[in-house]
Amino acid sequence: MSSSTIFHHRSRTIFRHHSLTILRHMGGGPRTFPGGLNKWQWKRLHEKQARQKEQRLLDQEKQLYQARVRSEIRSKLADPDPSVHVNSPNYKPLSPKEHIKTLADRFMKEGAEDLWNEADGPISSVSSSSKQQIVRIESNHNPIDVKRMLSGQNSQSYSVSNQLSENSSRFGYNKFNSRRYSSCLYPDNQYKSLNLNFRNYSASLYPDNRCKLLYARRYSSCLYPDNGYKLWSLNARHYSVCLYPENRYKLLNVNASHYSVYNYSVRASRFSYRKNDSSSSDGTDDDEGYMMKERRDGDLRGVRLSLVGSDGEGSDEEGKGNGKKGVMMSSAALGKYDVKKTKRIPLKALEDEDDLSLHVQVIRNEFNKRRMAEKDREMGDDDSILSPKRFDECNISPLTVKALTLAGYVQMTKVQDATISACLEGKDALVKAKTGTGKSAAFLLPAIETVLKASVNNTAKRVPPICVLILCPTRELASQITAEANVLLKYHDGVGVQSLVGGTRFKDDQKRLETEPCHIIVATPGRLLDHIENKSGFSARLMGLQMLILDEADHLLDLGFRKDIEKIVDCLPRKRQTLLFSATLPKEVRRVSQLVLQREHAYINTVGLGPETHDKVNQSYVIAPHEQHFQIVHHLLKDHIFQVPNYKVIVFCTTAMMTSLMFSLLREMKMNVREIHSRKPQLYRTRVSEEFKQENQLILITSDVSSRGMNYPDVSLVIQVGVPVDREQYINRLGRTGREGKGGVGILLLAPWEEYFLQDINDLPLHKSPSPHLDPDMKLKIEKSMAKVDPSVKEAAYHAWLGYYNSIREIGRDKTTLVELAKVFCDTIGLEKVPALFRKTVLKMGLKDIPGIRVRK
Ligand SMILES: Nc1ncnc2c1ncn2[C@@H]1O[C@H](COP(=O)(O)OP(=O)(O)OP(=O)(O)O)[C@@H](O)[C@H]1O
Repeated sequence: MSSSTIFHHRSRTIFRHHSLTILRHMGGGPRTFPGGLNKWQWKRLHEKQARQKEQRLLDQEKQLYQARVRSEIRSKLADPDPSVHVNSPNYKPLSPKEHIKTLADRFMKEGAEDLWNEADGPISSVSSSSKQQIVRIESNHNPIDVKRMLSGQNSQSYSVSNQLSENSSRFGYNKFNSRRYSSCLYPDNQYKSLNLNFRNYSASLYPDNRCKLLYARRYSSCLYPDNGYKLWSLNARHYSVCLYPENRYKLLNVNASHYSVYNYSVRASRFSYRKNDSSSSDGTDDDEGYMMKERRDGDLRGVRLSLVGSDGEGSDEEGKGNGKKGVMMSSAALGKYDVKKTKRIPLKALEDEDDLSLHVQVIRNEFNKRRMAEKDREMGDDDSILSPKRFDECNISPLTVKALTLAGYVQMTKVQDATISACLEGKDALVKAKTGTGKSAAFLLPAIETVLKASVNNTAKRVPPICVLILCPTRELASQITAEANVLLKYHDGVGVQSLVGGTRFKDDQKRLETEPCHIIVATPGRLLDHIENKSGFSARLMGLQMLILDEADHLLDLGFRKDIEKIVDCLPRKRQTLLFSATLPKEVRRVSQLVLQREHAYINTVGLGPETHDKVNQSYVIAPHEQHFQIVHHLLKDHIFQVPNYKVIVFCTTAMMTSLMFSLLREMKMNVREIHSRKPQLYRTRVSEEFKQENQLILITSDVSSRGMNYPDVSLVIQVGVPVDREQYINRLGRTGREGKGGVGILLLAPWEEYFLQDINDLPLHKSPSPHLDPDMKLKIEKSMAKVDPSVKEAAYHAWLGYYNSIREIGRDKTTLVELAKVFCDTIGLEKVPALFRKTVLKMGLKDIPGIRVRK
């Protein structure tokens, strides 16, 4: 059995042993387990421990294996004649000088070019080096200082070379090389892509502006876009993975988990793929120590250790390199295997390598934003969201600035610039700024400053009071704000943020509140009231509150939420700072805002007198009979997918059950759809929301739970089906696209009798689009698919349809017409009989004795 097989076998056995132990626990043991865990929590805990143990063993095995490989290499280098054994009397180790010479000789052999890498110096393009500006940045272990890297200051271990390409308009690139961590940036103007290659722990990113991103976790991973610029996503877990386009454009997608590796390409610059049998060797290196195996069945897994990009982190020697080719080449060729190690790599250090993906992201974000800002400035673009001011120029904690930089925020957005200083002065403020312009950070930064100031005074208290309360209308938004706050609090140890939202276990909230730090609470009003009313001690903790923030303030202050907000505000100290943020602020809300704001508050409006929507978002509306809406939506989606291969679409429907029906139909039509609405369990909603944040080529069918605040990156199209409740809802739904100053498309689909709504948005730049030509064959297909949808979904959709339009003043007034329209809807969705309503519902809706209404017996 090969050592790799033994190794995997052993770790699997350990894991199985743990699983058996867990199963034995599951058999008949106690119902509750130590720490009050139930049996599933107990099981998960043990599984997690087993995984961690397995991981530790893998890491140790890896180190042992590397040590063995290193010694084999050394002995082989010292002893080119295989007949001379290490133990033989002729054997003597190489002196360091001889060692370097041997390696240098090997590199100079013909055909050894692919052992070289960029950091070894140019093989052919010596001339280009004359154009290079080598920039070095100080610090060995500190995170990459992007600012300084970009501004071209000196370094020792992270070197940056900035290659000025003559034809940079099309294929210009910047190239970053370093001995220790090298990276290459290829911002191609044409495709707006950026390519980072770390040599030792390498990662390649090709974020085409329509593409998915890739993170390399530890060690290396490479990714290439195919000719359609569609990206393949690859995640390398530990150790390396190489992925090369096999021929020209054909992609190979490998998912490696521990110790799997592959690399296929003739273009591989280092350690290119070698088969075991000598006939297929590409002659780059004969060293058996690096042997990789290929399974007969073509499965790419099962390789013991990768050499690609595995130069190791123990490169202090490398960092101090004197630039002589021999030294550098040796490390390039042999990775860490020829570097003498005095100690094993501490496991902690291996874990720390994860941070590299953050560095990659910082660089990527920084470049993207700079390029965007520069472009906007050149074009005199008013729609740019960024202001020239930087975060380090305003009066916030340096630790927060550090976290901001890591998250890719260097310059403030306009709304942040306009609000942060006013908020830091302690004034109440009402802020209006367009969707997707960074309002969350604009209120989170003053919130964090408030906590930091307060915690100086609260150190003596056993349970510190809650300093900041952020209210928002939906659960997903609360989770999003909490996540963003956690990013900004990365370096503030001991400062905690927690979210309290419906759909989760109340007891879990309570436990978290008691055991974990909680200076900032992000909550939906209903769940917060539950805590205030049902949890003794919670109100007392709120008495130390210093700041109240209402995100989506207009929505929280309108009739649906107002009562809850009033009750909550009654429980808060009067002496506090209150901040209200929204993209839309109808006059009525401005008036009601006095409920929570002090009379002398600042009113900050960064929208100005123009439209509240973004110029870069192309808005149009289509008027078509209601019965055609499903087919039109399908047509619009198909059309958009054809035009934007890396699409991301949100379709808003009027109610939860209409959302469910639209989702079921489009799923039957084999479209890549997901659904989020209030009838779905919270876990499901969270999962879909996360997926939609991360993935492209998805269509999210949703109700208004997603209309406000949700920051799904790169949404290319928003379709609104049916009349929105009001102008604000239209603007906020549309605001899911065209975020961060990007472009987007918005289409509003109305029935002729819903056309009145256009009056409410006549100041917005909408243009009329003709109703598309509908294919009769497709109509049949849609009818067939509709027939497959569960009748209970259709019946629920009918009830919801009737309820929704009945509540809309303009339509709901004429009950007879309303019921007739509902009947048409029934026919469209293939219901033979109009579903019956409860008598109580009929009375409530004012539909008693209206012909066409069926009442349940
Ligand atoms: N200073 C900054 N620099 C770069 N990007 C930023 C900055 N501040 C915020 N962003 C990014 O802008 C995007 C939109 O931010 P955010 O969700 O806070 O917008 P918003 O104004 O609250 O939108 P909405 O009105 O829909 O709630 C996010 O992706 C965020 O990461």
